[in-house]
Amino acid sequence: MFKLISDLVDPFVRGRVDAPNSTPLSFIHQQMRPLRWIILACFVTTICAALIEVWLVYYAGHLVNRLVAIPPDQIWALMGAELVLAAFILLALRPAVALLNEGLDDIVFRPIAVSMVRWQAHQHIMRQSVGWFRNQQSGQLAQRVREIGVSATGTIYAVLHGLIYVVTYFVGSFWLFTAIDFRLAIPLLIWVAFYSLHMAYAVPRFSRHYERFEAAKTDLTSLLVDNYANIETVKLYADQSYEDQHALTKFRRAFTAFVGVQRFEVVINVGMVVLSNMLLVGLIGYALYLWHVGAAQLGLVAASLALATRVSSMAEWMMDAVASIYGNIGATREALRSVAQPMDMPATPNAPNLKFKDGAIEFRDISHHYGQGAGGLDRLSLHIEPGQKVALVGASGAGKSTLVNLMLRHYAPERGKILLDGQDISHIDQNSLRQNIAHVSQDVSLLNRSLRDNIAFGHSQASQSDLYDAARRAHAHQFIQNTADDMGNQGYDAIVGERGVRLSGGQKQRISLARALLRNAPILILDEATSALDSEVEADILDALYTFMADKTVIAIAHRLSTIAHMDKIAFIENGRIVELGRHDELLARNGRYASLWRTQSRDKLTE
Ligand SMILES: Nc1ncnc2c1ncn2[C@@H]1O[C@H](COP(=O)(O)OP(=O)(O)OP(=O)(O)O)[C@@H](O)[C@H]1O
Repeated sequence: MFKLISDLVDPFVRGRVDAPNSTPLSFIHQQMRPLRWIILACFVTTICAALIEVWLVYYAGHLVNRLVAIPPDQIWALMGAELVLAAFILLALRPAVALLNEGLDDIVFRPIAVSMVRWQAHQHIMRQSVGWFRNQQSGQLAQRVREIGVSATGTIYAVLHGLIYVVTYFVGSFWLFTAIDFRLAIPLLIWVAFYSLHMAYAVPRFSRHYERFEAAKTDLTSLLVDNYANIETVKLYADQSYEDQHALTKFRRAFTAFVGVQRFEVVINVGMVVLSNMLLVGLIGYALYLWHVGAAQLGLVAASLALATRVSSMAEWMMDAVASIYGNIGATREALRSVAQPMDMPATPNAPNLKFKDGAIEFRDISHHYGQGAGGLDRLSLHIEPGQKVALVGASGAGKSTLVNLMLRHYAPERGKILLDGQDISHIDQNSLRQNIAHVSQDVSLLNRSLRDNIAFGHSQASQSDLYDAARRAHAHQFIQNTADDMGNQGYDAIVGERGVRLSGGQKQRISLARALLRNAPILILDEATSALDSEVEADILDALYTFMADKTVIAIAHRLSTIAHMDKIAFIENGRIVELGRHDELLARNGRYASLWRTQSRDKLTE
């Protein structure tokens, strides 16, 4: 039955939420909307379960009163039907309601809600631009996406399973007390006042500590991920005592924050023990007094005894529930710092797909300083004819990769526009833009999947022969066949490890080239695409690339000028501007910055 209900909601619907709301309560409200009917069902079953509990206490008192009043041999005659009904409630109705309530909460609601919120958060984050990701810490992001599913769901769960249950129980008990003897409501009301004061003091403080604890945990995860991912640099360069000290600061912060949370849990719990005992003494003492002066029957003492015990444990439950609600809201607020960030480059609604014609690219008056007022590109214009091969050269930090990043829409230019076949790339669907571009960068990092999956990434329909052909042209087929991983996978099925650690830099670059060759997009961007290869392999691959490039528009970044000397156009970039533009021989004849760099590199080559 629960499976049937679970099947009603698919937690993994794509792109349902465009922009997550940024405050915890509105976020939770927005995210849980698809589950509102399940939440309502949980709400109803929780109230039923609580009412049965109240009835049970009432019935205990009622039973004692009746047993005192009737002779033992008359019990079946006078109370038989009533006792059978009570047994039915205890043996059938109460377990059935409990099953429904627990099942809906724990089998249906929680697993769906946790997965759904995480999935939506992941979907939103994955739509952020590469530029946005470059300003984030991946460990922190992963922790927040994981955490927000648990905390948002935990808030609702605590409301449903704790608060609603206990409030119903309180209200039911209060009504029962006043129905039996309104005077019994007096100690209960005094107790509720103390209880509220205790909650008002402890719970907001607990929430603040919890938020601090979550932030410290996220910070610690981020440090660990950063260290483990960069273990080589850490091992080679780290000053061990400084690194230990740095890590220790984060561990200490997490520890202190944890102690803060625990301290308030102790304050809450001990406060509750005191309050519970006050309730027991106040309520039972008062009932005993009423019985002693002949103002109440024995049943009232029995009922108040049962009720006081139950109410005090419910009160602890309520405190836990409220603390859990506040704690989860704090954790949700913490996670929302990443998860609810607005899209830094929102897609134009219903943006049309790129209508590719012949691959003309125009950078029109582009400036981009990464929001820092300087660096990057400065009012750069460049026109690339269809099918033209253009090289970008210049010193490190001149702005070459920035130009490529803007072309790939990793960032939106701060000024100017980029036109592809006359269409402003900021107004077209970003996927359709990227599908027309193959990009090979100097900094290749592969996904932790098989070699086959890495080459065919984004091209899963590619045939085996196309895949092998691309790998051969990238000079990768040979070494792939000799590759194996620890799990016993061989060749194209071997898993490359995180970021491709099981491969050499040159091998990774060849896989990246094979991926670009397989994609066979009409625009090719090569950012130091052969920098990790030895000269022999590089020469062979360049031959293959030149043939491949024949009908494509190409932008190539290179430091070694010999690899781009034959290009149609060479742009020499300095301080974010093109200072020289022309063919290799034209630039040599001009005897400027390019010619000087060429002479330096030729000299270096001769002295090698
Ligand atoms: N994400 C970023 N945030 C801030 N500044 C950046 C960012 N990326 C690059 N820059 C700055 O922009 C300038 C141009 O960098 P870019 O990477 O485009 O240079 P490049 O010419 O490609 O250098 P290289 O040849 O070393 O790859 C540099 O001053 C760099 O510090």
